[in-house]
Amino acid sequence: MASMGRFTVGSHVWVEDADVAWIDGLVEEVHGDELIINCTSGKKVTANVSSVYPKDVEVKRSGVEDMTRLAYLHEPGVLRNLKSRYGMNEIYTYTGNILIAVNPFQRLPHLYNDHMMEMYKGAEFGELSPHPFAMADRAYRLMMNYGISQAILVSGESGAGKTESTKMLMQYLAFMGGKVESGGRSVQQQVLESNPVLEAFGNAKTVRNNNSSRFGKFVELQFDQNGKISGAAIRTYLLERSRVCQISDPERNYHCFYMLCAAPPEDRERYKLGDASLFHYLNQSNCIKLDGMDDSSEYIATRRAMDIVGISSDEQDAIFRVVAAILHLGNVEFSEGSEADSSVPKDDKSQFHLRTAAELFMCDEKSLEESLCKRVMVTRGESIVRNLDSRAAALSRDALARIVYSRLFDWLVNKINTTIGQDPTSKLLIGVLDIYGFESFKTNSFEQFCINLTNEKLQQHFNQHVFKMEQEEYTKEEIDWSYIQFVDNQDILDLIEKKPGGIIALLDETCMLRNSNHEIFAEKLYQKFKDNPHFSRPKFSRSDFTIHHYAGNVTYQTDLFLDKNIDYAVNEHQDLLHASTCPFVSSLFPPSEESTKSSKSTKFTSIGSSFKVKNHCSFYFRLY
Ligand SMILES: Nc1ncnc2c1ncn2[C@@H]1O[C@H](COP(=O)(O)OP(=O)(O)OP(=O)(O)O)[C@@H](O)[C@H]1O
Repeated sequence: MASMGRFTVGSHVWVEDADVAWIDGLVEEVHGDELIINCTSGKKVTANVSSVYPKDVEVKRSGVEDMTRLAYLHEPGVLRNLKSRYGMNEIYTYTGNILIAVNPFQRLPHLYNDHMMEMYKGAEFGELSPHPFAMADRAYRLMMNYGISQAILVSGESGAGKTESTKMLMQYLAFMGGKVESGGRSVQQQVLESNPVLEAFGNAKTVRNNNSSRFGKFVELQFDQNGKISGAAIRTYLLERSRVCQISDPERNYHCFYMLCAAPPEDRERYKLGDASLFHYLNQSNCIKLDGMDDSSEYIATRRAMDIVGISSDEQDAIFRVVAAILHLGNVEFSEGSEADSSVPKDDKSQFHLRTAAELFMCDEKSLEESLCKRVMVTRGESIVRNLDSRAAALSRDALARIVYSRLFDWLVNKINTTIGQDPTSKLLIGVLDIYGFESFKTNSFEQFCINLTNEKLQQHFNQHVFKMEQEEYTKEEIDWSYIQFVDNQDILDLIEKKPGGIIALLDETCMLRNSNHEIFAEKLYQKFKDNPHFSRPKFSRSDFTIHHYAGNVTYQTDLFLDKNIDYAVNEHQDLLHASTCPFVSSLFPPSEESTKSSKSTKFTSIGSSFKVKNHCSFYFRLY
């Protein structure tokens, strides 16, 4: 964004700095577009006007509670204001009706107690210090006073504090809309208790966050005419299933695996488990234990939360059996079999884990082995059994682990929704969307691609609802609004999701081709988008591609795009687990439409195509 206004000698300015982002100073000399600036840090710098911004010298050192009151709403002004407030332990700041939270990385219980909720109840927005309770209160009042459903979007990068903020919003809405139940559990209690269950199965330690949600979540609270919570629905998006089989140091797999390995001895015996470090799906990373997290007591707490959300003890037993079976499955290694390109479990140890996995899944051991080491091909009505070599068998094992885990997670979400119950008559809703922020790592795969697509969509929504609406308002009031600039990202969305011809469409097309691979996919992209300004091919790369997102450039590695996009269980896995004598396991793999038509072809479903955010959000919450 270019700087505004003309600078003269003596102007107070902010200038970009490689070490501390922005430093302030005084313009000493002006030579056309070049400015010589004497910085308060003592540095003297020469800068082009394009990297220099005017500084508001009248702003208080303590900053302002609402940044729309700043003379300049530019990056250095915003950062300076947030920094000043953070220094005074003020972690929340408004920008109009957006709340910005800066992660305090320490517990601040006094900010979120009952007394605070009482204070914010019905208080005029802006009357009290910025706070998530004020956001929730506003949503609640708007819903009650105007009869209009509301949504709150919680967005930010990983570790910024989205989940914590979502919990506070829910806490306040439960406080306002909670019903006193004479017996049983109230809807609000069940909604709040669903968090520990979802966190046990959907959260993991990542580089940035020890308790990172590896799924997006939309919680819809339904209210009756009196403003009391009458039902709730939880929808989740794209659980990161690759984590089940593959983790890198210093990350961890999903918490539930470690909890189960730290369960009381009788449970560990029941599920034939030992120390977490014995399992391949866990010991690929050196991080087994987490500072400040006691997996044994988390196991007990998760069991208790499962009771509250109505998961019976039989169901809990089956759930943990499946979790244990996945761990044993991961320890099955393969070596070459006697026939060409065939495979068999490598040794007695692998055979033991295969047998144990079959026992826990309650399926036939031989069938499990065959489902990992063989494929049935159907050509012109004839079935041909093909062997898989040891590498392909290991891939098949991982695919089975991933699909079982993701079905298990979906089952939990459905169960929670069924127990909490929906109110189909409700016309008053508040939705809270807690969704991963923009991600750009050293290696970016399909998950980052989907996450960044979501953020492009949210950004577009933000553009439309905040900038465009605000500018219409200014135009109406004949205020000069030309200084608000924003990037319209429709072209980037078209590049990704246009049908036909967008990246997702090309990915689906490639997945459906026989003998296709990621290089074929990448080649299609290079051909199709060679002139697209938002797309580029990194130098010397055979299969990577870069998208010029609104938030910056991200280079994606396509290696696993095809595998990760495919969202179906191969027939061998489907048939095996559907035949399990455990009704729970069998119910995770209901007969598909295709198999009931007795066809052996698998219906193609893709994650990329189904990954859409459809929610309308009325105001925003942004975290740093
Ligand atoms: N308001 C807060 N008060 C105290 N601690 C906080 C607060 N917000 C965040 N934290 C701390 O930061 C950690 C990360 O926050 P959180 O899990 O909410 O991030 P997130 O944005 O949801 O991340 P991800 O996208 O990885 O799930 C929390 O576990 C907590 O320790």
